[in-house]
Amino acid sequence: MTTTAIELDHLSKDYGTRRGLADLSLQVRSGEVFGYLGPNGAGKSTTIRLLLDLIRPTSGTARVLGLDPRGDAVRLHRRIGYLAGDFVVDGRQKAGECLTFLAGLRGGVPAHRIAALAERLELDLDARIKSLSKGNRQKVGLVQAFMHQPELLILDEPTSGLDPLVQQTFLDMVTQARADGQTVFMSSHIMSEVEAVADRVAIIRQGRLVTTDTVADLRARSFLHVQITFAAPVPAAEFTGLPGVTDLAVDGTTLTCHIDGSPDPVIKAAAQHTVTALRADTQDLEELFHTYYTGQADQPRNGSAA
Ligand SMILES: Nc1ncnc2c1ncn2[C@@H]1O[C@H](COP(=O)(O)OP(=O)(O)OP(=O)(O)O)[C@@H](O)[C@H]1O
Repeated sequence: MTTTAIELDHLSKDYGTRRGLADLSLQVRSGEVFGYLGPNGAGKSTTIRLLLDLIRPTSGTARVLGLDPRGDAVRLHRRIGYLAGDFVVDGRQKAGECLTFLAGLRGGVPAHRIAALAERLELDLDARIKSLSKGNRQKVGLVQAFMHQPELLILDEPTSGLDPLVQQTFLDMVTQARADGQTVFMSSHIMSEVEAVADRVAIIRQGRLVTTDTVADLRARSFLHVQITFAAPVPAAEFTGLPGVTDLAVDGTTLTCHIDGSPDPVIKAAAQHTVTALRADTQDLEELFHTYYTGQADQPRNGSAA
């Protein structure tokens, strides 16, 4: 069994003069949950369509489960569970009929497994698809992606349209899939949706990979917001240029700054004076993510691009 579930090597996709994806290299390891994050139009769906051979790259290569998405498409699709961002099926069918039909295409799935997934997601299998809400249609999409217990799940914006309770059920399904040895590659534009379940995330913007890291390391990379109040005004010069200090402002007796790394130099400098109050908040991941989104962090401080 291959240890790399997905390997992208200098993959690019142009749509005419429009760039969908630019020189993207990335590896997803077997057995991990990988969050693929980026704002609207970043190139997430383009990447996923390339993995499924729904579109062809302009240059570069993709390997999925060690195989070529083009040459090995039929073999590969049986081993993959795919949820498209724009999942559409015949609305006249009942949800159960549709899933049984799709199960047949995948070589058959025990009916009890479809029923169990539907029950877990509270999906009515007797309802006609056209009568279902967007969220309930998305549940049909999730059942068809998970039902044949594929080695690799490729899910494009899987939580789209789901209410918070169902989102949690979905995240539990992902956690269980990982425990069963499946690999999950899921896209999202919201960090908080993937941070609870993803081992690693990649952030893309304008078709380019901005950073790849473990969720734990991304957290460690986030900086501290610090506010220190002194008994008497302090000279800013004593804090300017201390290691890791940015955005320093001293307003009379109040100092505010960001600290990247150890707070020790700032604490030692502050200790030369009488400190009356101190507040330090960790930048949350959503905030960090926003700096990547907007391009403010084009030079990641200590991340590794895979
Ligand atoms: N068929 C197409 N023809 C022309 N341009 C396209 C096509 N598909 C995508 N693009 C462009 O490629 C870029 C990446 O689009 P893509 O759909 O991959 O982004 P995304 O990250 O999935 O965004 P979203 O979250 O909005 O779905 C966008 O600028 C988009 O306009």
